[in-house]
Amino acid sequence: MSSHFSVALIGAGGQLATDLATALPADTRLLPHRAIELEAPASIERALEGFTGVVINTAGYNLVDQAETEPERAFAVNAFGVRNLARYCRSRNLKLVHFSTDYVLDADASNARPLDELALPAPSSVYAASKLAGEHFVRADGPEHLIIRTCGLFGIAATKAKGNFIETMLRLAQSRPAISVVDDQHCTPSFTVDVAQATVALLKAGAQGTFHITNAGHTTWRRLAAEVFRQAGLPVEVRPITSAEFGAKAKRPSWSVLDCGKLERILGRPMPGWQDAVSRYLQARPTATPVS
Ligand SMILES: NC(=O)C1=CN([C@@H]2O[C@H](COP(=O)(O)OP(=O)(O)OC[C@H]3O[C@@H](n4cnc5c(N)ncnc54)[C@H](OP(=O)(O)O)[C@@H]3O)[C@@H](O)[C@H]2O)C=CC1
Ligand SMILES: Cc1cn([C@H]2C[C@H](O)[C@@H](COP(=O)(O)OP(=O)(O)O[C@H]3O[C@@H](C)C(=O)[C@@H](O)[C@H]3O)O2)c(=O)[nH]c1=O
Repeated sequence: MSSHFSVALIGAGGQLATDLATALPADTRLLPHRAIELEAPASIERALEGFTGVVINTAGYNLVDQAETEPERAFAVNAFGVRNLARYCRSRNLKLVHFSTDYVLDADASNARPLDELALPAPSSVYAASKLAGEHFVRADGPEHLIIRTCGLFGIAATKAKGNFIETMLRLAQSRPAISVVDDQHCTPSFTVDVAQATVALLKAGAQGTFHITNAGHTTWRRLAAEVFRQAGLPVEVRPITSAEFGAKAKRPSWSVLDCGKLERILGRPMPGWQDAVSRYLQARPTATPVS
């Protein structure tokens, strides 16, 4: 692909899309939820009328616990909404870039290695199953595509809206001397700036198929929280607990560390480490009261 390409960005204003918009060409067509509804094929047609280029979909139903009690909503957006978009893209010969999640994978943490794009999916929640169905529809409905699995996103846009895990920890730290956090889920929390830049690099390289994009290394949510407080200089105790003790509605993977080797061979460099990403995030975030 040449260095200039036209992009339509679905989910604009969201956490990841905000940093993608910065990394993409200035004439990118920004499509927030009010401008496009994935559940409605007519809305997709209206929003993309006359567009030629690459369609990037960051829109999704991301409420992991809530999805357990409203599976129809999760599948309506993450599976059938994505299918509507994939079909439209195929009919207009538009390349589709679609974001999925580490939660479609899972492995035994005691004997685990990073999971590559060929690892067998093992969704353990409604959210994960709905995202996996979305992946399958993109593949089955067959536009030229990139499916990008990422993990544990933290981006500055979240400081103004729904929040993310880091913002949640910083908010809890304002009122508690100690926080209990699960220590038996291993993954790689990732900075949206780094994910956005790697995505644009894949597009420029003309990559197709499924790719993993996360920061480098891996950790648990407990160790992430402890690192955030260490870097922020906050004297908060982070107590390790098990997922069973936390008692969330949805089951999360115990090991969903993604192998990004396929990406890194195209980039020609390793992804930045997750601790370095946390440091850049903390420096970039406004000092206003954390949300969510
Ligand atoms: N957040 C994370 O930790 C991770 C996210 N992902 C995936 O990455 C992608 C981006 O995540 P993130 O940026 O955090 O998500 P956000 O929730 O910040 O952004 C998603 C955007 O999509 C919009 N949207 C939701 N439903 C629809 C719909 N039916 N039609 C059109 N637009 C819609 C939302 O608008 P509104 O809010 O107005 O409804 C929101 O602006 C998602 O696909 C997610 O599944 C993968 C791994 C980790
Ligand atoms: C707030 C809190 C959470 N936790 C646990 C719950 C959960 O297992 C883990 C992470 O919490 P979250 O609610 O941020 O995680 P969750 O919403 O499951 O995060 C996921 O979002 C979706 C969209 C994805 O695709 C995933 O990659 C992942 O990032 O931390 C604690 O142990 N203690 C706490 O005080």
